[in-house]
Amino acid sequence: MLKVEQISGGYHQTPIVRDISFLVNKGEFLGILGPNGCGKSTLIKMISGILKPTSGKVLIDGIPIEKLNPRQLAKKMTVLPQMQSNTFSTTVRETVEIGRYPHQSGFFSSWSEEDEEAVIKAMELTDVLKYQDTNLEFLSGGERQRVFIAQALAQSSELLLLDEPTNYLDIAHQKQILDMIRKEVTEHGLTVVSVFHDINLASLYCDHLLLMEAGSVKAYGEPHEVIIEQQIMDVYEARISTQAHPEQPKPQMAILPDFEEQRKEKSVSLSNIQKGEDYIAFIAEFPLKVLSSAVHNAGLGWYATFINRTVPQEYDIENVKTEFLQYIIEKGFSPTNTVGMMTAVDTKKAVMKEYLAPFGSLIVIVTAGIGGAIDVSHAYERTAYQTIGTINTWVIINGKLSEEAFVQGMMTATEAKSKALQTEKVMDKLSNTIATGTPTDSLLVAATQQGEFMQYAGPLTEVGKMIGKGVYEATVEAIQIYKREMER
Ligand SMILES: Nc1ncnc2c1ncn2[C@@H]1O[C@H](COP(=O)(O)OP(=O)(O)OP(=O)(O)O)[C@@H](O)[C@H]1O
Repeated sequence: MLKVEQISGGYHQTPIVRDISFLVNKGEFLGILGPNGCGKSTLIKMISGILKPTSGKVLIDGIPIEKLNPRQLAKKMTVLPQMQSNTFSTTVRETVEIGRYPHQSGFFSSWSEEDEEAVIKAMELTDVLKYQDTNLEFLSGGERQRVFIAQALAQSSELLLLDEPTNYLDIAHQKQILDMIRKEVTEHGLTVVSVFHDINLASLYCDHLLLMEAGSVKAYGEPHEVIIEQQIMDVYEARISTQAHPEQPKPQMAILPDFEEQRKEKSVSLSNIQKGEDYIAFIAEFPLKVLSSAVHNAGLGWYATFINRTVPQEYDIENVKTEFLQYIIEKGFSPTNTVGMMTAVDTKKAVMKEYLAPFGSLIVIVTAGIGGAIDVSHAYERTAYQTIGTINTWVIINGKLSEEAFVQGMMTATEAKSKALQTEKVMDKLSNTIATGTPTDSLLVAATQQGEFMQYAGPLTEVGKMIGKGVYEATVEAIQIYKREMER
């Protein structure tokens, strides 16, 4: 559809764009990224014919653009420039209608039903139909931007060239406009080339990305091939980190600010533990980075409070998450700053241990109920589990963990827990083999993210050794407490 062959050029004698080549197939969405002033808009101007390249070619469906007259070119390609120079003396509808000019034939007006439909549809898709009789000067920046997008859509060409289409738009309208463009690409074969400043949006919506640096191509490929931490940091000269998008296989990035928060408290200890009537809580002055399988706020996040709540044996509530949220609010904790677990065991009997290590220190807190203990290798033989009982484990580290260290910390803690069940000869009553855990065990690994950086947390790392020892000892003790309680 669009072929750019070794184009170079700039303004007057100053070269800006250097030897750029790429191909965009019909029905494909290409995003152009790069720092301010690297030549993105200049490239768009050269593709659209506004600026003549000093060398190289731009071909649309195999035809060099200079061979097409302005009307032919406008039918093939629509350009939405970065800045709209407009006196704003026209209405929204009149502005959108301008998009249909390339379709008008002859000297006399030939406004057709097709023109009318295209204008209405474009206004509907961009959510500006309601302003159709309003003068542009009375619209906000974002509303105006949507009117210009509507004008570009009304032109109904096969190729859209957009320069920062989401400029001025709030997140709902960014999503609406890009969802709509993506739909046109996927369902109607529209071809789009768009400049983006927002790397995350470009990653989410584009098939391919072209990353520019000082007028040249630094990288080209699918989003995961372009949005690579080191590459983005080098090109933009900014610290970033990449991570998975929660729903789409498209990398997302977060800016890493270059300031360290001044925290009142530098480390945590057992003095951060508080016991309530029916819960045990760890309450820090600052949020810790947490990975957990809790009931409330599971997953990876930053939280300052962890609670382990005792619920009655017969606790059987349909909407556990809503009930737990209510409980957190009632107890005066912040629902967005708290991780919550539950157990039928009396949390006042939690085993709490603190270990000093070369990297800092580590706290382990365990409650164990083993009535429903099972051997995971025999779990497939069961259709239901009968007795309740849960082992809840917290590992809280004064140190800085990488993401892989968090995962390894979870593994190390789980292995240590299973070993404790083995030592205590906790049995799976159905298979009559040693149990490895209970079906509802919960685990939390938290780190202050201050102090020593730890890349790994496997069993032979300093932190792994302490997790292994701490979780094992605390779980053994918690199981013994449980057994004594049962014997009473
Ligand atoms: N009309 C012009 N005449 C002369 N130089 C220009 C003109 N327009 C842009 N430039 C220069 O060309 C270089 C590239 O500008 P361009 O607008 O293509 O960058 P960009 O990557 O789109 O930047 P931004 O992200 O800031 O929009 C800049 O150094 C700019 O000063």
